[in-house]
Amino acid sequence: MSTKSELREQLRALRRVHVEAQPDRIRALLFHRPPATTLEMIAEDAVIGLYHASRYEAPASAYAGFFAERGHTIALPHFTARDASMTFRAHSDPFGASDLAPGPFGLLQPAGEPDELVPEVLFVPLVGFTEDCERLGQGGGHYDRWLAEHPGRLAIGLAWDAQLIEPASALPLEPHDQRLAAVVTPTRIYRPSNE
Ligand SMILES: Nc1nc2c(c(=O)[nH]1)N(C=O)[C@@H](CNc1ccc(C(=O)N[C@@H](CCC(=O)O)C(=O)O)cc1)CN2
Ligand SMILES: Nc1ncnc2c1ncn2[C@@H]1O[C@H](COP(=O)(O)OP(=O)(O)OP(=O)(O)O)[C@@H](O)[C@H]1O
Repeated sequence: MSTKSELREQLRALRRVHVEAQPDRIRALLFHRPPATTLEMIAEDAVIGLYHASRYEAPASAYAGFFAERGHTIALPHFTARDASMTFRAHSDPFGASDLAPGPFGLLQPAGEPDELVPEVLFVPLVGFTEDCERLGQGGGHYDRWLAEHPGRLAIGLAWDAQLIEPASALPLEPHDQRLAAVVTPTRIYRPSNE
């Protein structure tokens, strides 16, 4: 069995090829709005945690506009320092990105230190996932720790189909790993089998 870091390397390479093979105009149509089955899981007044996708991650920016138009408050991950824990802060320009600036990891995040928010629902980026909604992230443990400290929150993964780990047993699980409530890809919605 590969270690988590070997799997990350393989999956990042697969994801890059998968994304680069898509024409831009097709990619722009994907992740356009959340599927109805995920919307049914979300309360009308829920604060929604999203992320600012890097080049090969499933894009989440159309969801920011979609939820903002429905009246939801949008929050993004924020770090005050590399060794600080991840918090969520208000994304005040969900139709653009004029409120974002690079954080300590070089990722764009809400500039300054706007209000901290605790989202009820998180859409999360990932490097790999299994059909049972187990998640392999970037290796920082940021989402696992945040979810452990905020039990009862709904975490839904966004992924390209090429990020599916098969068989599921190829992903070594650790006790701290938090399973997702669903994973949305351009072709499928995965839900954990025992729910
Ligand atoms: N777009 C996006 N935003 C996100 C995440 C993400 O996966 N994607 N995160 C998800 O948690 C959080 C940030 N997590 C991070 C995890 C790792 C590293 C990082 O510097 N990784 C190093 C190597 C890590 C290692 O040694 O394994 C690197 O990539 O070079 C940075 C941020 C919050 N925001
Ligand atoms: N609840 C927790 N409490 C303390 N440490 C944790 C917790 N969850 C994860 N960690 C630590 O974080 C590190 C990375 O975990 P893991 O490889 O599962 O990250 P990941 O889910 O891939 O990353 P990310 O969520 O940042 O994308 C591990 O060393 C792990 O011990």
